[in-house]
Amino acid sequence: MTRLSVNINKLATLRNARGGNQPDLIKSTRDIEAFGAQGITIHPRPDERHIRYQDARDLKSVVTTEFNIEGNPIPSFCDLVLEVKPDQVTLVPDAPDAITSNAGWDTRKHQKHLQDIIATFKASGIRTSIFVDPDPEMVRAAADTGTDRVELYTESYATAFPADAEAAVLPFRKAGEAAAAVGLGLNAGHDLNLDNIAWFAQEVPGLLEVSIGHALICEAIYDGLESVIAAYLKKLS
Ligand SMILES: CC(=O)[C@@H](O)[C@H](O)COP(=O)(O)O
Ligand SMILES: NCC(=O)COP(=O)(O)O
Repeated sequence: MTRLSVNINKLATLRNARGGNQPDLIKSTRDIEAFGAQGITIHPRPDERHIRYQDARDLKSVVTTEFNIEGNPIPSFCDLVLEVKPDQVTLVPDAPDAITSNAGWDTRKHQKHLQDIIATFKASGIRTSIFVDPDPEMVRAAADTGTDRVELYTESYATAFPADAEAAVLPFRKAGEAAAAVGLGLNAGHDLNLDNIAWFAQEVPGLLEVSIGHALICEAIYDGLESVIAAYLKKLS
């Protein structure tokens, strides 16, 4: 079974639009978990345009499933993660001005940097994951950093899926096999949605967790959070 972690960045974007507290992230998180999601993901960015660092602190005592914090491990992010101590930290090499995450790590080039950061997080009892493209070489080099897991960056899958589902998933199946061969746990995320998730979960071996935000919140505008989360859980079972 693949676990569903709901990324609530987009709820924070909506809240920030008016400066008040609607939607209330604490209530939304409790509801999302009550509707069956098995994790909550946040991706605080330095400009705090959606999730703020204070949200991470506030959510720590609210999340009862798995709390996953994603981001570029700049010093302020590392300090936040070490303070909040989520269940999992996912390292993403996104530039401060990126609209959204747009690439995985070069785990060879940044090997020493990643090794140091991962050792620090693991010493604090936090599970680590590294965001990578579906490239077996990058997956194998990720294992040398000491990370527990990798998260496959699925934007290319989501883009290619409508035209050719088999070709779209093939690099991810190979990357998943590479992860299994070096003993890494496997997560995936970015642009996954209700149309493409079942095929991905079926075809990629050993998929432990998907984090889904943008599409899930958009789908919930039409069908409601409870119904959309139930639909994802059915496709992932
Ligand atoms: C790592 C990843 O793919 C997601 O965290 C994605 O970047 C969501 O971030 P935004 O909500 O800022 O697009
Ligand atoms: N790690 C991916 C994530 O949290 C959600 O990405 P998206 O579904 O908002 O593209």
